[in-house]
Amino acid sequence: MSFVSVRNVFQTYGRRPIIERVDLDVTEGEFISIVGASGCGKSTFLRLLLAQERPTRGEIRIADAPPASEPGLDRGVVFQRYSVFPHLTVRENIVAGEGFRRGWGRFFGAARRAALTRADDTLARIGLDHVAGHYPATLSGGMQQRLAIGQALAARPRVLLLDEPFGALDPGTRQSMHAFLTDLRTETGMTVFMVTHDLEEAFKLGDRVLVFDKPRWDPHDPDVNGATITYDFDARNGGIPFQTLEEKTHVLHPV
Ligand SMILES: Nc1ncnc2c1ncn2[C@@H]1O[C@H](COP(=O)(O)OP(=O)(O)OP(=O)(O)O)[C@@H](O)[C@H]1O
Repeated sequence: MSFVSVRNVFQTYGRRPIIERVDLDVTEGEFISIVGASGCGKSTFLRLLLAQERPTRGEIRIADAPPASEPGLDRGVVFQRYSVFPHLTVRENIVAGEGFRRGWGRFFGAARRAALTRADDTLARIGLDHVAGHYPATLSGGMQQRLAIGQALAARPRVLLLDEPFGALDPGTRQSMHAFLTDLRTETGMTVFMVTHDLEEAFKLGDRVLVFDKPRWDPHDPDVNGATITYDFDARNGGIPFQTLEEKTHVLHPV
């Protein structure tokens, strides 16, 4: 049985279909990259997995149950814009991430000390232990995004949802974030959904690359149809065999 199951999901805003007939089965621990044209509904699909919205039609199940309506219980989320709290220190941001799991409960006494120790472990894991007492504004973009990922992981979610998490970072920082995310994923065994506009990143990090697109296109009314998953590529092994195919007169040959 699949860990994440999406059955015939439609999402319509007003009379405008955004996504339609989406079917998907994901095994626990898979890394799913999602690509597609701007505005085709990739973030909408993540919001449905996050249960921020209910689908107009169809069903989504995670671990054989409807996704809980608050993040942090089984899903953590990271957006392109740094979603950390500017008025909290780096360490307090991690503790706040854990607070999701406890229904925003406050930590006092021994529970607070234990939470701080766990936060320090997380900070060591994401390489931010040396700036634990700093405020996010004093960190570089890559460090802030690592903090956002650390905060999402503090609640120990089984699913991590990433919406263009590295879109605002320079190429060098992006490369080191790829290595960071790959290590974290190996360490935690979590299931990841990542929306990206970077195809190379999608194939490098993903086990599968899903393409969202409109299967039907009406030139007189481009908004009349929604998008669905038109391709589901096996991207294990860095996209091989796709990268070992050579095009000769429009016919692909293995090399
Ligand atoms: N709450 C909403 N109400 C009405 N329309 C919405 C709502 N949320 C999104 N849309 C519309 O749905 C379409 C899909 O948006 P979405 O953000 O999911 O696309 P996307 O593929 O993630 O785009 P991008 O790659 O540019 O981030 C857009 O045209 C957007 O304007």
